Amino acid sequence: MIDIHNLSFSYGDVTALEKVTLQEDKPIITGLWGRNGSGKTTLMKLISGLEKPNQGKINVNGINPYNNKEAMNHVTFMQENHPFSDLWDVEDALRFGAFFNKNWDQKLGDELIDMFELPRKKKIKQFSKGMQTMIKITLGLASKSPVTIMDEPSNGLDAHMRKQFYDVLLDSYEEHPRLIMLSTHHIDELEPLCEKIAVVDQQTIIRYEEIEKLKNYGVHLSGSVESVESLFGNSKIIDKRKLGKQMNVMIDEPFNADWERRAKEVGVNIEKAPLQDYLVNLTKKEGKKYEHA
Ligand SMILES: Nc1ncnc2c1ncn2[C@@H]1O[C@H](COP(=O)(O)OP(=O)(O)OP(=O)(O)O)[C@@H](O)[C@H]1O
Repeated sequence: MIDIHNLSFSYGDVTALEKVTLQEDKPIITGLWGRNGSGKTTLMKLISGLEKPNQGKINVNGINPYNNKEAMNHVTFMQENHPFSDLWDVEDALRFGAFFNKNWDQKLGDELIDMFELPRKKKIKQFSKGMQTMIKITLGLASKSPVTIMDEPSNGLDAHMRKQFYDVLLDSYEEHPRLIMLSTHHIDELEPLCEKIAVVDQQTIIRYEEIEKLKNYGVHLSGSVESVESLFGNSKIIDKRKLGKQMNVMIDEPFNADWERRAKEVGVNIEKAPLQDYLVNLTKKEGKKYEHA
């Protein structure tokens, strides 16, 4: 479904992506997590054919998406600042969706507009942030594109609407399995939906793994400097803070019974780090990893 190999892209002399490789050949709901400026939006634009790679290969359902009309039948990208016409209301957006997507599901589009209680005759540019997100979710899901990409799809949604979004996305996926890629800065917001996550850092994908596996990473140790230091050996430390004789560290290792036993033996507190904290520390710039030491 998506086959990206050694992909690089620059805006003039700004390198946005470098040597990105990503393969996914089955229907899946997958997340794209990265900090500001890491390259998520650029990658989504390249997958949907809005930009041309400088180097490397990109195929979506076997076709090169750049400047390729056929790609519209395979990929839909709902951007964070989606370029809706200033003149459009909901009805216009639905008509546009129906015109450009051969798998378009009008019934689903209408149901979602009703469920989100979006006013059909109001200009989209006058919508609140949450309402703009809802119309993008509607267009993205009703497109039923084999590859559907949504940039920050929980942006501006309140807790109730976010729950509605989870439910409709999962129902729609179950009924019509496809590759759905969702980007976010806050993994907690999309974790219930995603089977895998691609972690984007410093212009490339540094991990692409099952979320259940990634969730197991991040060992947080706290205790006296001496006892904490006796534990971590050669493990990669991704966060380190010292306060007098106390030390807290986060280690890039899977949390397991062996770590628990060893920590207990030397009287060190041990916890599994929350996934968001782990990812933030994992992707800190090198020089800033130990800034609290
Ligand atoms: N039109 C542009 N012209 C020049 N540089 C750009 C342009 N768009 C993005 N960039 C740069 O490319 C890099 C990647 O940006 P991108 O928007 O892909 O990141 P992102 O992960 O989506 O960020 P955010 O989470 O803040 O939206 C950044 O250094 C950014 O400044």
